Amino acid sequence: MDDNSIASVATEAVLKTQDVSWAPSPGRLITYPDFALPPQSMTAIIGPSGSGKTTLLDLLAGLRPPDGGEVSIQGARPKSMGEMSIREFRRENIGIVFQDLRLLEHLSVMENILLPTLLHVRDRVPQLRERAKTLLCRLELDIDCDRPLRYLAGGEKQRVAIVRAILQQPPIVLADEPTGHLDGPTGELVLAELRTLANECGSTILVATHDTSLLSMFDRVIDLASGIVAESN
Ligand SMILES: Nc1ncnc2c1ncn2[C@@H]1O[C@H](COP(=O)(O)OP(=O)(O)OP(=O)(O)O)[C@@H](O)[C@H]1O
Repeated sequence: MDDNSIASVATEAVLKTQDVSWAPSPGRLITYPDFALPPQSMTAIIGPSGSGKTTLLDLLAGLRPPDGGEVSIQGARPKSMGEMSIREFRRENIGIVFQDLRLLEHLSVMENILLPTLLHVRDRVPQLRERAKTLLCRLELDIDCDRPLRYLAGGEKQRVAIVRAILQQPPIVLADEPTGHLDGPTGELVLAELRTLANECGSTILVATHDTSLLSMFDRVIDLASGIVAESN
């Protein structure tokens, strides 16, 4: 693989993959199409269950290493970074919405949203608290923020996880089925909020989804079944 080829495109592409593959088990290899995602864009990853959507997000976030090929994220290569550097890079650059949400049931809604920031940007907590309330309102989540998370419905928890991921306006958002528990109009609301983040902050948004009814809201679709990366007109 030509190392310079990744470095040159990485200046324009925030997320880039080349010849990436991952082996879930001996004798099985998932190979990913190459792509380069610019800032201020929204991309969907689609494909049947088990095709590797979650794995791709993990590879991009440096949560697991690829078995082949190269991932580049803002010009950095998770493969060549130590665990501490990857963690710090992730904290500063990537908002993640996990498929299983990874919220803490015994904490309140606001504590869940603020938890990742409490250790690192304590002085900004009052502003972030206000932004969290604004985002919850924009996602039509009219709830008591001091309520323990365990009392919320699945779709409400999902929106809490989304607010947590975009709270600090990260340059990159990786979202795994962020509309999976939501009805159609609420799903559209979530994607519209991600679009606002892309437009206002130049963020690069990548969303794994099964929901083909929402694909018109994306600039680009990566189909893992066909390997086709299709740009919208
Ligand atoms: N940690 C792991 N170890 C081994 N195999 C794994 C691991 N994680 C996932 N797999 C396997 O890798 C393949 C891809 O899984 P992945 O979760 O990325 O698919 P997906 O497209 O996100 O599926 P879904 O739409 O159901 O969430 C699956 O066959 C899965 O069983």
